[in-house]
Amino acid sequence: MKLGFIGCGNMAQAMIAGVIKAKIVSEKEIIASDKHRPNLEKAGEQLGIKITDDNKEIASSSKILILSVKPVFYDEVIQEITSVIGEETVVVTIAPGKTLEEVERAFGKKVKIIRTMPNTPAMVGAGMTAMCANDQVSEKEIHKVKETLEGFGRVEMVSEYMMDAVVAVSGSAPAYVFMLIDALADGAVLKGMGRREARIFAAQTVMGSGKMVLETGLHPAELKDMVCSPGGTTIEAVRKLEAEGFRSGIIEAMAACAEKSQNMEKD
Ligand SMILES: NC(=O)C1=CN([C@@H]2O[C@H](COP(=O)(O)OP(=O)(O)OC[C@H]3O[C@@H](n4cnc5c(N)ncnc54)[C@H](O)[C@@H]3O)[C@@H](O)[C@H]2O)C=CC1
Ligand SMILES: O=C(O)[C@@H]1CCC=N1
Repeated sequence: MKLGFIGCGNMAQAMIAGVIKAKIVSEKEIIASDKHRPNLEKAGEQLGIKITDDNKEIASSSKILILSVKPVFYDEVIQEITSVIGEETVVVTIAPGKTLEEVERAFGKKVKIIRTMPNTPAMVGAGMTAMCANDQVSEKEIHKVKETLEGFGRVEMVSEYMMDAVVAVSGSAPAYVFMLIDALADGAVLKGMGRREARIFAAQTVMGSGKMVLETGLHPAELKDMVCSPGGTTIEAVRKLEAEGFRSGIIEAMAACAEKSQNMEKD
C-alpha cells in the first residue's frame, strides 16, 4: 500500500508521524512532495519517508493520496495531477471549505474522493478526524482509508454538511486548547509555580478532563458540578469565568471559525 502526500507541512507531518508510530504503514510505503525543498528534505530525514519533487509521481503511484496543501493551492495541484491519477487511487482532502463537489469539478472527471478534517494531535496518535466520501468510493475503500486514519486517532463518519462544525470543534480546536493550557500555566506562574511544572500540571489536567468525559459518558456540566464543593474554591473560579464570558467567548470563536470554513474561497 502506498500512502502519498502532496504538501508536507504541519498537518501532513503530524499524520505521517502518527501512522508510522502506530505501524499502520511503514516508512518505505510513504511518499511525500513539497514545493519548499528544505522543509521536504528535513521531513524526509526526520520521518524516514521517501520524498520527491514530482507531484505526478505521487499521484500515479499512491493507493491513498492525501492533498495536504492549503485550500488556495488545491485547484493548481489538482490540475497538475488529474491526467495521471490512478483509477484505483482514493484522493483524501483535508481542506476546510472544499466540498466533494468542488474537488470533483476541479478534477473534471469521476475520481474517488474522501473529504476529511483531521487535527494535529494526530502527531501523538490522539487525533480526531471526520470523514465523508463521494459516490465513487466503495464501502471497502472507505473502510481501508478509515483504518489508515485510525492509525493516528479516532475517526468518525459524518454527513458533509457537518464539516464546518467539525473544523470549529476539532480541526482548529487544538489551537484554543493550547491557549487554555498556556493560560492555565500563566495563572500558576502568577502564584509562584515554575513555568515547566506549571505547563505539566495544566496539560495533564486538560488531558485527564477530556479522558473523563470520554470514559464516564457523563455530561461535562455534571463533571464540573462534581469539582465545585459548596462554598469552595472552584465555584469562585466558575463565577469569575462566567462574568468574563468564558463559555460565550469559546462559542463565538467557534461560530467565526465555522463561518470562515464555509466561506474560505469567497474571502
Ligand atoms: N494545521 C492544522 O492543524 C490543520 C490543517 N488542515 C489543512 O491541511 C492543509 C495543510 O495545512 P498545513 O499543514 O497547516 O499547512 P502548511 O503550510 O504547514 O503545509 C502546506 C505545505 O504545502 C506545500 N505546497 C504548497 N503548494 C504546493 C504544491 N503545488 N506542491 C507541493 N507542495 C506544495 C507548502 O510548501 C507547505 O509546506 C490545509 O488545507 C489545512 O487547511 C486541516 C486540519 C488541521
Ligand atoms: O487554520 C486552518 O485553516 C486549518 C484548518 C483547521 C486547522 N487549521
